[in-house]
Amino acid sequence: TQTTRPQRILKAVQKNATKGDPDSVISAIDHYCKHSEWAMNVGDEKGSILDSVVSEVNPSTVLELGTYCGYSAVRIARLLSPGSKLITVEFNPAIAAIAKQIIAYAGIQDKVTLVEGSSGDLIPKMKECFGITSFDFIFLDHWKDRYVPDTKLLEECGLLRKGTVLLADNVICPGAPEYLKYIRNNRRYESRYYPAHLEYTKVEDGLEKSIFLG
Ligand SMILES: O=C(NCc1cccc(CNc2ccc3[nH]ncc3c2)c1)c1cc(-c2ccc(F)cc2)cc(O)c1O
Ligand SMILES: [Mg+2]
Repeated sequence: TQTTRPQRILKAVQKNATKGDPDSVISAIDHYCKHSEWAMNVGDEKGSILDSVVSEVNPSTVLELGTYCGYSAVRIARLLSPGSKLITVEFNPAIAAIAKQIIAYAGIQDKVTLVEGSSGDLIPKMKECFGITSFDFIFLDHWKDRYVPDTKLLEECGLLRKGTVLLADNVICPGAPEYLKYIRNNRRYESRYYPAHLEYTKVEDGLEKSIFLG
């Protein structure tokens, strides 16, 4: 019977990475997606920009919307200080099951809580379910038409504080034009664009970093 792409990515990790070594998991996924089959991980070029923003913010509480295979969850969690937490939201149960295994293989499962469901349902429950008062860092990488409604929802739920950093993937490809319009024309945010390329390709893409000003 046919395997899925996430299952094939997990197999590549189990074959080529070292258990408990997050950097080897990241390299194994990037190698597989460069040489065997493309997949929608943030990738190594945009991933390095993600690393630099996470290191600069050094967040205690992180929200990721869109786990996929867990590649960016591993990238983020490996940089977090002890006691810091990443909550990552995945809608698709089959993908979540794979991501859980990849996160565990990397050995950073103690820093990561993977929650199955949709952002719209889960964001209003963050405070009561996880005792979160606000997020220090948010990585948006789920359905691109959810970036605006979910940013508004995060504001309404009081989950942003002065200085919260939002980083959005794919603002050029596949694109999130409404998000760019919303966030760049909103005086409650200070935004900056980081040009890069769509993972594993030469196609133009980039990340939009926005600081909530309160
Ligand atoms: O679309 C994308 N990613 C989002 C996505 C997509 C599918 C399924 C899910 C299921 N996960 C999910 C859904 C809804 C959710 N709500 N809350 C959590 C949550 C989680 C998520 C994407 C596409 C491309 C791309 C494709 C093709 C191409 F030619 C160029 C570029 C590149 C990327 O880097 C991308 O990130
Ligand atoms: Mg993406």
